[in-house]
Amino acid sequence: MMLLTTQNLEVGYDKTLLGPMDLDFEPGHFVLVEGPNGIGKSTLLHTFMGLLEPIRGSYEWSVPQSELRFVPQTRTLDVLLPATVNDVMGTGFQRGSGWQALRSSPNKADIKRALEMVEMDRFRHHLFRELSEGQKQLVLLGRALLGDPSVLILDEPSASMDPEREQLAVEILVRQRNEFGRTIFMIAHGSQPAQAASDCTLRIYRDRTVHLEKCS
Ligand SMILES: Nc1ncnc2c1ncn2[C@@H]1O[C@H](COP(=O)(O)OP(=O)(O)OP(=O)(O)O)[C@@H](O)[C@H]1O
Repeated sequence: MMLLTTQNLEVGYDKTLLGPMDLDFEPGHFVLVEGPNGIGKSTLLHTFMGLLEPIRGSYEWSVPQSELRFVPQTRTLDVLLPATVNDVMGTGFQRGSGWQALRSSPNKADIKRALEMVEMDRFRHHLFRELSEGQKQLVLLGRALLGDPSVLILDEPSASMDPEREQLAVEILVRQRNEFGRTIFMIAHGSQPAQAASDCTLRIYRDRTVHLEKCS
């Protein structure tokens, strides 16, 4: 059974940015999303998350929406509050924003386990705002792991990472795929580790067509 299928899906804001597309995604794959800046990669993933209505056509997940997790870019967060890493983890996972947000109330043991998975456990009493952007990104990934999701959708996590941390982030994601069968959608631009680790590439071309390539 397919994890996600799209039928004549067109995505955008007031007019179509991408599509129509007919795509089938299998469960348990690491899907790299690549394409030029501003073409609509985030728009497509926001649509898959249910944060944006399709312009036309439709898509269907074979898992409940509650099993999807979105990992935003750290630069989209406003974290001036003196929150520690533990505090940020304690806000639980977020499926959306505003009234659409779905929050969990994770317990201490779950938070510790999630932070260990992203190798950020030793920073749990540090102030979130004082971490490097790459470390913040790992914490947000850890938060997304709470509640045993089946799908992780990451909006260009490697943008703020040095090559070493990027390699670590990809290794963590590969572990999540291999050990728990989680499906990963990751926007990354020219990331060698992500290219090497991925099973498929969802490639968006300048002519706004979308192709699923190299699916093993
Ligand atoms: N909320 C919004 N309302 C209207 N237009 C938007 C909105 N958010 C983004 N856009 C526009 O939609 C287009 C696609 O943006 P999107 O962020 O999806 O591209 P992207 O491929 O993810 O870009 P990048 O690689 O630069 O992150 C851009 O022209 C952007 O300005």
